[in-house]
Amino acid sequence: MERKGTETGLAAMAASYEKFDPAAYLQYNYTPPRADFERKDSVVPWKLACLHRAFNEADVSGELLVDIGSGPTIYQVLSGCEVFSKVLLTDFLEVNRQELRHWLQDDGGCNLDWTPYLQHVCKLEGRRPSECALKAAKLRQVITDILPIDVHQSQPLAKDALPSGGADCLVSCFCLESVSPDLSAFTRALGNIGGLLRPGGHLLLIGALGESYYFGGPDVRIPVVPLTEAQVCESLKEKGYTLIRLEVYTLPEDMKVGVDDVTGVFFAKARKN
Ligand SMILES: C[S@@+](CC[C@H](N)C(=O)[O-])C[C@H]1O[C@@H](n2cnc3c(N)ncnc32)[C@H](O)[C@@H]1O
Ligand SMILES: O=[N+]([O-])c1ccc2c(c1)CN[C@@H](CO)C2
Repeated sequence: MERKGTETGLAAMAASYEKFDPAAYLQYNYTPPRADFERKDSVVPWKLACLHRAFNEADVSGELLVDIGSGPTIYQVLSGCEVFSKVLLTDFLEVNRQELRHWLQDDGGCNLDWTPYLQHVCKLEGRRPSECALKAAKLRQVITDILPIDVHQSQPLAKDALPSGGADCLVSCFCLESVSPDLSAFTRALGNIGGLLRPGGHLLLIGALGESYYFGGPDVRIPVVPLTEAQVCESLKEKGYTLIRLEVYTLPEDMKVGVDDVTGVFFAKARKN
């Protein structure tokens, strides 16, 4: 019965993504107020600062960075592209892989202008904002592929997608809790992606706290498993990670814009045992 329930839950979750709308999703979450680079308390600059700090710590190193559940966004690898020579983007939906290809090919088909993000991360790196074209070129140079992924499979990627040793680092933002029907599925998915990472490699995980749904489009209400900090820590430990740092951002009222019921965002830096 347990297996049947799980399969039903995963099928229902996949169905809720059928009408996911990248343009709407980007509009909801990656424009002001959530992405306001003039505001110290805006959530996107907080996320970029967490990622910048972690990717520039000496213990985070190697050749291959894999982004799990990229969606239609590239912000999550803007710091990582200066540290890793190969970056793999992944998503479950072709519409999101297509959005990423538009950016990669610079074909004018993107639904968001990422320039402010490039400029902000250049500033974090002590570079002139005008060097954002250089950073864009760097990211386009290191992205080796944009692949399908399903974190609910014990092998989330195609068999030969990664070198035998696995990735040196994983980054994943707002994916696992947004695609899992319940906490056990979230924890299993955490274990599944762990299989893509070499022992000693790092997982940089950003996610929603206390969120039970979000809109992935005007009428696309997607269920989310509401997580607490304690559950995130427990799941990481259960799946063979050592937590190095957990940071939490609590949403100010004006960041609650009606597209979800998220109360906080966590950033976890963890190492695979
Ligand atoms: C909330 S979005 C996160 C997007 C992006 N990483 C960000 O930071 O905004 C969740 C993503 O998970 C993807 N997804 C849905 N089901 C999935 C699955 N079974 N395995 C991996 N990714 C999945 C969706 O296509 C979507 O792009
Ligand atoms: O505040 N943010 O920057 C932000 C960005 C993306 C997402 C959220 C919040 C909350 N909902 C998740 C999907 O479960 C997606």
